[in-house]
Amino acid sequence: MTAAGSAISGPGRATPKIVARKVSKLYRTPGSRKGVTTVLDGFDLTIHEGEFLSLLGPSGCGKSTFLNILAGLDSYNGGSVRLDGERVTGVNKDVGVVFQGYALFPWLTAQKNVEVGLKIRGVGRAERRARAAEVLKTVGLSAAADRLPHQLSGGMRQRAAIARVLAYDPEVLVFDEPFAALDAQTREFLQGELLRIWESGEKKKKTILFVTHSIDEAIFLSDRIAVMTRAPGSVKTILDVELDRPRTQTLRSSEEFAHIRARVAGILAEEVNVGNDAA
Ligand SMILES: Nc1ncnc2c1ncn2[C@@H]1O[C@H](COP(=O)(O)OP(=O)(O)OP(=O)(O)O)[C@@H](O)[C@H]1O
Repeated sequence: MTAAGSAISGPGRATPKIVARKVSKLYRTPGSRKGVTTVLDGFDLTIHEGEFLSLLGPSGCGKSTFLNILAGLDSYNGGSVRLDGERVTGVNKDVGVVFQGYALFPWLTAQKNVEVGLKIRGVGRAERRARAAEVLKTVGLSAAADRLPHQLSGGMRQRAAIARVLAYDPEVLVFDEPFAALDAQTREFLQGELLRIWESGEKKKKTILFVTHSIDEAIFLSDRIAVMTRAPGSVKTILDVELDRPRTQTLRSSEEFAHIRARVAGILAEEVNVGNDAA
């Protein structure tokens, strides 16, 4: 276990990519006693280049809030969030976001849905087509490229959403519970697929922040897991997931996996129980 935000050793994990320090976020809540609600307070986190880090925490602790801040979709009130040393002040083309609701345009085919993101970024037509076909192949959707979203299964739609983000090749990918709406089998399959895609990165591996409620999902995917306190959220503990890669589905039933699961569940339960005591 390492202290929140501290540097860690290991190949490819030593260069800080994302550095959040003492981040605070408040929302105005006119009906409440103080008129504001503090969602994040003293949030510290370092994510290293090429690392896969998951953020776990009690409901409402501010996981999505931090993800949105990092993606430049939300502001913050104190502290700093830096990407490659630059303060995050708005939407950044180096950060690609995948949400739970696939956010595909229903009237466009899978291919066109991928192309549209490239078009917005000024990529020419021929290159758009080629790039979209390539990423659809990466996510295993070549055969469904001409289908509309309603003709795709939930898992296929989420693959298309991932392809759309991969197409413009951001250095950082952030995922907000992307598989939460899927059945357990599809979810586990797509977790494996995500790792396959990440590990087969064309150039260098992308840096990933993955928000999830699922302890098993976090363990299966991550290099490290940051567990947050209850709101106002900060990083309570960071655990190294010392499981060999490439990870296989059989790993889920291993003793090592169960051991990590028990540790994470214990840390999370402390936060949830404190919340109950205070209620
Ligand atoms: N625009 C807003 N105005 C006021 N409060 C907000 C706003 N957006 C989020 N919040 C509050 O901020 C807190 C943190 O929300 P956030 O979605 O970041 O939590 P989370 O940890 O991702 O939750 P969950 O695990 O349930 O998805 C919640 O209490 C939420 O109600």
